[in-house]
Amino acid sequence: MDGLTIRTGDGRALVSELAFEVARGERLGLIGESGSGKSLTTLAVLGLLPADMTVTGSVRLADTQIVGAAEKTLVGVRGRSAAVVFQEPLTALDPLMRVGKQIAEPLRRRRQLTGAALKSAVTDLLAQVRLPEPDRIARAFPHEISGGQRQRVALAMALACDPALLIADEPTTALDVTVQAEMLELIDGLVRERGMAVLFVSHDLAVVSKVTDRVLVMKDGRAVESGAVADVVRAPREAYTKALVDSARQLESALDLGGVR
Ligand SMILES: Nc1ncnc2c1ncn2[C@@H]1O[C@H](COP(=O)(O)OP(=O)(O)OP(=O)(O)O)[C@@H](O)[C@H]1O
Repeated sequence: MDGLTIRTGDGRALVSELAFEVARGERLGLIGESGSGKSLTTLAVLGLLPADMTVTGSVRLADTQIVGAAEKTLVGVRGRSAAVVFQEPLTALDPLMRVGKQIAEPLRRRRQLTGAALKSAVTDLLAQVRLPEPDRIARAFPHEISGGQRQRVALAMALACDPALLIADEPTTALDVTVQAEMLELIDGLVRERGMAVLFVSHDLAVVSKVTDRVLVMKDGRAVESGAVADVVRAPREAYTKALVDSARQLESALDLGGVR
């Protein structure tokens, strides 16, 4: 990404001159408070911004320029070059379709699987995201499984076409603390195994530090600081980052003292 600027229809800049790179197998955390422009940035990577926004600059995904690309090009890239898991799994799932069928859809369309091969690929994906009884889950409707299980299903769908880049936009925020930890561990293991690049979005530095190598701090649509997670946590340069680090520490110690974890 280089010089990414996103404006509203009336010209107000929501994201300004953002630049970063995520190499194959690398994991970058995008962190900042609510409204800092994290979600718009991830939507820009997939060419999913609302039509009334104007986008300038460059977003290259593998060899494809996303800014200004035709819908046909974008459809070819989504799922394969990059796939996304959103905060709320229900946004990715059709409430009226059985889970197995939803996972089968990208496998059928993109990998041309049918019949027994398709069925076993679905079961295999459900097992990879460590869902117990994958056959039962495949037959269930989204409302018949728990929130944590739904997020695993959304992750299975994102992994279906073996994307080069996994974008995770606050994937654990809606989950309770124990389920959150399991989900982070799962994402961490799966992306390592597959050598996938990750863009992990969160307002929570403690969460980001568990799954990423580098972090980019955003404020008011701009990058204010970036570097190795350990360096940024140990010695934040900007006052804004320092405040994020302090609040993450306070939360950690409050949890430890309370014996919650
Ligand atoms: N469709 C839209 N029209 C106008 N402004 C928008 C639109 N979507 C987002 N914004 C504004 O753009 C800014 C960045 O929003 P964005 O959703 O990217 O923030 P964020 O960092 O992801 O926040 P959160 O953590 O709350 O999701 C915010 O000020 C938001 O109000």
